[in-house]
Amino acid sequence: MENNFEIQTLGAATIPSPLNLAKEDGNKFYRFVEEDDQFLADITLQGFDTCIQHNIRPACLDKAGPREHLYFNPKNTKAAIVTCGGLCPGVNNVIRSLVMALHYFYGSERILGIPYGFEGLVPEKGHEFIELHPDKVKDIHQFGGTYLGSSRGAQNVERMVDTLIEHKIDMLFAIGGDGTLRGAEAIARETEKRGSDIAIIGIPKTIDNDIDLIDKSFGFETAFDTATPIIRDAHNEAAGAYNGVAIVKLMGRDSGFIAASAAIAMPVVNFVLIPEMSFELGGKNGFLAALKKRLDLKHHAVIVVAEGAGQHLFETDSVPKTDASGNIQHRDIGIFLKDSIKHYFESLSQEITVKYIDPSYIIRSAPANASDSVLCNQLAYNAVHAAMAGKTKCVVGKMNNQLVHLPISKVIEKRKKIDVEGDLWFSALQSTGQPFSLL
Ligand SMILES: Nc1ncnc2c1ncn2[C@@H]1O[C@H](COP(=O)(O)OP(=O)(O)O)[C@@H](O)[C@H]1O
Ligand SMILES: O=P(O)(O)OC[C@H]1O[C@](O)(COP(=O)(O)O)[C@@H](O)[C@@H]1O
Ligand SMILES: [Mg+2]
Repeated sequence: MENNFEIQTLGAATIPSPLNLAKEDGNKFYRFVEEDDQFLADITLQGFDTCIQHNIRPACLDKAGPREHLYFNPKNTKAAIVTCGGLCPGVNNVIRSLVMALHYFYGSERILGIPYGFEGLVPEKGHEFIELHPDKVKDIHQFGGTYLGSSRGAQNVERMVDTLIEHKIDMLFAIGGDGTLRGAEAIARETEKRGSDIAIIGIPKTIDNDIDLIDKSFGFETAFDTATPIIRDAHNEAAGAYNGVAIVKLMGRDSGFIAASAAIAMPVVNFVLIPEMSFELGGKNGFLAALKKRLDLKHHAVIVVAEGAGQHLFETDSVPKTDASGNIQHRDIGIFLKDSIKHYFESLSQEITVKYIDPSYIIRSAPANASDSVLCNQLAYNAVHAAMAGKTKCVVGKMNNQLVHLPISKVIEKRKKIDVEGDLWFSALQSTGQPFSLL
């Protein structure tokens, strides 16, 4: 992997920061972050041993944090905030903390909320900007969803940049997943082309935790947290019937982090099926034979399945169905599994009871838990520090447990997936006791 993680800046940072911080260590209060405060990071997220084993060089990353000198004169700046893609716990915490940091740390008065995702930057869509102020957002962290509204679907990049320029926006904070970050990168390229100095900063959001390089995306933890009592109750349903089977389908389009983590957190799960596996249903090493073995032994079973699992079991569509943003819409593995289990045991004349539970959007529309709320605050504050210093085309994220800047281009190179040879998946296998042969 090409290993240049240098962050682009709009120009020289010469304006003194209004923040009253220490200029050197040892003053018993926080010191400004300097440009050479760098951090050597393991980009595999699996330990330096893995880097050495696979000959992957660590990356040298900029620490996030307040800079002593800024590119923008904070009092005169105009900031905009946009939230795109699917809902995710913590979006409102990020909006709130961005507004608080802009207003209280830097004295910026002009903050615009872009309504309904990138759509809100296209005037023809007819959405009105929302003026943001601490009084307006002070309570929004208590609610799930997004205060600004969101959307999927491609928008014209030139038109969006026209709007940013027309409204004299100096910095755009884009809260979203891989799609949003691709959009933000496209906007940044267009502003560059026009010689327009707009800082474009991404704040990675997705319950799927599939954004590469960062330790975790905010909202992921709340999502699997919300799923765990559902699994607990599914277990009661399964155990309440002789040969009872409960299936819980959880979100996770292309990565199984939610399913695997929830299954480990609520260790009553006997099988967890994720997109990273290519298991078979039939045959002696297949899922159905393993389920029969479990039922014959214990007379109940709990299965957690990620929505993107088992797609190889369906006939491939010549033209795959996609959503408005171009994301592939998966076939319903939950219902397919339920029907396949029923047919299989019918064919064996073995009576079973199947309970199917799909909590669907419930796990992503909840407000953020305490741990995600901490992360949201840290990301938002550091996003504001980065923008004020003139950083652009970057995201703020936690990597190897440090707050850093990463080029957007790096985090969108590929999706993060569960390493089936790694610790997380091994924990899931140990916790469920499902056969290792079910790959
Ligand atoms: N390459 C791209 N260029 C411009 N906009 C994009 C690009 N990819 C995705 N987008 C836009 O980003 C927004 C959010 O993307 P989506 O995939 O729905 O959610 P997420 O950001 O959560 O992954 C959508 O409006 C989508 O059209
Ligand atoms: O039905 P919707 O709103 O399009 O979203 C469904 C998808 O959204 C997700 O929550 C991921 O959304 P993002 O790509 O926006 O992060 C997936 O888990 C799920 O597949
Ligand atoms: Mg996405």
